[in-house]
Amino acid sequence: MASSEEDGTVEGKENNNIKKKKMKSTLATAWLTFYNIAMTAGWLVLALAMIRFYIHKGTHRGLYRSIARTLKFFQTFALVEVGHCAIGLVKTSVIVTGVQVCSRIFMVWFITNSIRQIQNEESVILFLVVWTVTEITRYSYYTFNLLNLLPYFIKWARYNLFIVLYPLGVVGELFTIYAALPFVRRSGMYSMRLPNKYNVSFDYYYCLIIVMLSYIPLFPQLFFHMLRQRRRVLHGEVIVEKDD
Ligand SMILES: CCCCCCCCCCCCC[C@@H](O)CC(=O)SCCNC(=O)CCNC(=O)[C@H](O)C(C)(C)COP(=O)(O)OP(=O)(O)OC[C@H]1O[C@@H](n2cnc3c(N)ncnc32)[C@H](O)[C@@H]1OP(=O)(O)O
Repeated sequence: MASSEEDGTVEGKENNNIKKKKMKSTLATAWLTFYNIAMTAGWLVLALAMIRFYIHKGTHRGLYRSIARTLKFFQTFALVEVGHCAIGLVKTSVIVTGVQVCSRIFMVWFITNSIRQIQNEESVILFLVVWTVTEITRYSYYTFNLLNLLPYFIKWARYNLFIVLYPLGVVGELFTIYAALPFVRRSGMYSMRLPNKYNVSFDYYYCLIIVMLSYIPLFPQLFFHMLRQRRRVLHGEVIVEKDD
């Protein structure tokens, strides 16, 4: 005798849909758990490498070079998170995540990695340390949360440390871009002057000034987003967020 699933009745179709949804959600949880564990491990490796470097060398000079590859890999891999939001795998705004991830990738590839002369600036170490503490906390929060094993201190750290770490990270990033300006102006890197065959002019120096200025409207949005998340998660407030 055919079961209700096979015979194409309404009840059968509903059962099939429920099974498919469960399968999708199991796959999504498995992927996210794997992704978060890999990212926690990556940032832990970075933290250990920085501590080891400092203990052995007793200086921050050369530290960026020593961790550059690992940093570039894990920070660039975070682009996957924008995809997670876009396909609805996590309940987060694509815009908020996009700005956060893209600004970091920009800092790594187009500032710190491209301009050797600034790699030993204290501000680079500042944002590296801040990012590392943030990401170890954030990814371990997501991992333990998915496994329903979340210790309170990780939840507390995820939704409190950012109050200090976010402004510190921004200070580190802005000072680094500021330190890069004279080298960019002198070298004319990533710039196009007229006349050229494309008839296009682009000045990376002014582009960096615009990027610095864009922190003024963008950073408060990210910070207040996190404050709202904090109220929701730690104090159970119901927050209605606008759609993207
Ligand atoms: C191209 C040139 C660009 C130039 C732009 C220049 C302007 C830039 C200005 C921006 C300044 C940025 C400065 C910044 O880089 C400095 C620093 O980062 S300093 C270090 C401190 N930083 C932080 O603390 C970061 C805090 N911010 C965030 O975490 C982010 O806003 C964001 C990554 C987007 C996270 O926000 P989100 O809304 O996702 O918060 P939640 O963590 O509460 O998550 C919401 C729900 O989604 C679930 N979720 C999300 N991701 C995952 C995942 N990977 N796995 C599993 N689950 C996930 C999460 O659990 C929540 O669900 P639930 O509520 O059910 O638990």
